[in-house]
Parts: sequence; structure tokens; C-alpha cells
Amino acid sequence: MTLKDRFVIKVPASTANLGPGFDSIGLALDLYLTLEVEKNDKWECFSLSEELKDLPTNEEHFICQVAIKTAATYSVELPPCKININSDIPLARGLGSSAAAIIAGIELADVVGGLSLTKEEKLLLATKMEGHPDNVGASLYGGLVVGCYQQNEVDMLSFTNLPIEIVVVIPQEILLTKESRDVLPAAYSRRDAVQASSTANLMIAALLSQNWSLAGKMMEQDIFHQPYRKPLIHSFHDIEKTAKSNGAFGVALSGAGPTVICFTEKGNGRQLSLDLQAVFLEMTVKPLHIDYFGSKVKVVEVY
Ligand SMILES: Nc1ncnc2c1ncn2[C@@H]1O[C@H](COP(=O)(O)OP(=O)(O)OP(=O)(O)O)[C@@H](O)[C@H]1O
Ligand SMILES: N[C@@H](CCO)C(=O)O
Repeated sequence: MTLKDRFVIKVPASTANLGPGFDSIGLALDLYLTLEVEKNDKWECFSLSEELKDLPTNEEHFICQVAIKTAATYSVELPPCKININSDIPLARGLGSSAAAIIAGIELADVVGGLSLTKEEKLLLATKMEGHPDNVGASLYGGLVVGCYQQNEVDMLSFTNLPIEIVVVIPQEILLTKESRDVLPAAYSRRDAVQASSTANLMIAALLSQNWSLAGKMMEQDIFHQPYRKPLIHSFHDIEKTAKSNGAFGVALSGAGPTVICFTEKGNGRQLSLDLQAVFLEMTVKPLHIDYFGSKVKVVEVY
């Protein structure tokens, strides 16, 4: 690497859980966090999007902190960088903004610090920081991911070619993941644990066998987290009803909320988005696609 190298790091957003897959299932979406990075004499972060404008502009920035910490794990002192940051991912809305920022920080440390990390190493580092592998796995691998984090290890599979489209309905208010996790029970009875895990198992089997109505039914039957969180999202039931009567096969809270995510068969996303926007005028409604690539790093030589 020369001093004049510039890196572009692009990381997709993600939705987690897909209903019952709590802390385990994620899906990468085509909204992006993009960083342009070059070495500098000090740490500087310029937020180019409105959404990011109140964040720190020096090494206190979350992405720099992740990068510095990642490099330090391998006893590497990261040289300071100037970073231009752009993002389409709204913060604290359930679309994996923190996970994308963690993956971006790890990719930055990897490329600038010459760490040569494998995907598996990046996934473990990111999972430890985020606490669960669903969003970070989707942002790193792309596609639909199913993961298991225990005993300091993450096992994950990712799947491509799902003929579905997505519409997200994003309320204006933010909901921090921490607040949305605080309403969950500390423990579940054996009966509930069996029901919760069988619902998740059947949901993923139904999605992968393209049995859309069964996948949608299992999304709705989740008992892990949605019954506790839905009261925090006042419009959930109205959005669900409108989406289902306009062609969505499944509706769930996106991650920790407040975004509501609607799943429909390929080709229907745009119309479903228009139908939802016509009813929920005060919310941001977007048709999205699955990102199948995950995070990407490009070296741009500047002379
Ligand atoms: N691009 C970014 N740069 C710096 N900090 C960020 C960035 N994206 C997210 N964050 C930090 O993460 C916080 C949001 O994380 P939180 O886990 O609450 O929501 P989320 O990741 O958007 O939602 P979810 O985890 O439910 O998908 C922000 O308030 C901010 O502190
Ligand atoms: N699985 C996580 C995703 C949000 O970070 C949750 O539902 O809390």
C-alpha cells in the first residue's frame, strides 16, 4: 500500500430475526453505508449524509473506535485516516446501522492495518461487538444468513437466490436496540422455548423451500420477541393488515424495530410499496431487494 492509496468500503444494511429467528437469522438489504478512506496525519470523519451529521468527527467516531480496537486485537497500531462517510441506512430504526458500522470498522482495520483477516475471523470479531451474529453476518456475507453464536464461536450459513422482494415501512421515531431488548423476558419456560424454536425452524425451512404462506404464518407466530415489542410500535397491526391485503405473504418487526418489514414475491415489491405509502403518508416506505454480495472493499489508486 502506498500513502496515496484510497479505499472504498461499501457495507449493506440488514434486517434481523425475520419474525422468530431471534438473534440468529438475518437478510442483507440494498441500502448502503459507504466509506472513502485515505491515510492522514490525524483521524478525521466527514459525514456526508444528513442522518450522520451529529456524530463525532475525530477518532471518537464509532467506526474509528471499532477499527482501532480491531487492529489492537492483533497488536497493530492503526495509522490515522481521513474518512468520508455516506449512508442510506437510517440510525436506530431496525435496519442494522450499528452492524454495518461495525463491519465497516473491521474492514477498515483489515485493509489499512494489513491484517489479512478471513471472513470467519471478521464475523467472530463483529459478533462479539454486536452481541449476536444476525445483522453483522448479513452485512458481511450478503444474502440470507442463519447463524449460531456460542462458546466463543460463530457458525453461519448464507443462502442466495430467494425470489422475494421487500418493502420497509420506517416510522419517524427512533428506537434504540438496547431499549427494545430491555422489554424482553430474561428467561422462557421449556414449553415456550420449544414453541419459539420450532416456529423459527419451520420459518427458515419454509422460506428455503419457497413455501411463502407457511413462512408468513411462522413469522406471525413468533413468541421470542415480537409480542413484547409490538406494543412499542403503535402502527404495527395497521401496517400488517394493509400489507397482507395488498400481497405481502409475511410481515415482521425488522430487527429491534421500529421498522416493519413486509415480504412479497418477486415482481410485487414496487406496487406493495405504493399501496403502503398511500396509507402511511407520514412514514418512509421503500421497496428493497436482497444484497447478495455483503461488504466490499475496493482499492482506488490516486496519483
Ligand atoms: N454509520 C454510523 N456511524 C457511527 N455510528 C453509528 C453508525 N450507524 C449506527 N451507529 C451507532 O449505532 C446506534 C444505533 O444502533 P442500534 O443498534 O440502536 O440500531 P440499529 O443498528 O440501527 O438497529 P437494529 O440493530 O435493530 O437493526 C446509533 O445511535 C449510533 O450510535
Ligand atoms: N436480533 C436483534 C437485532 C437487533 O440488533 C434483536 O432483535 O434485538
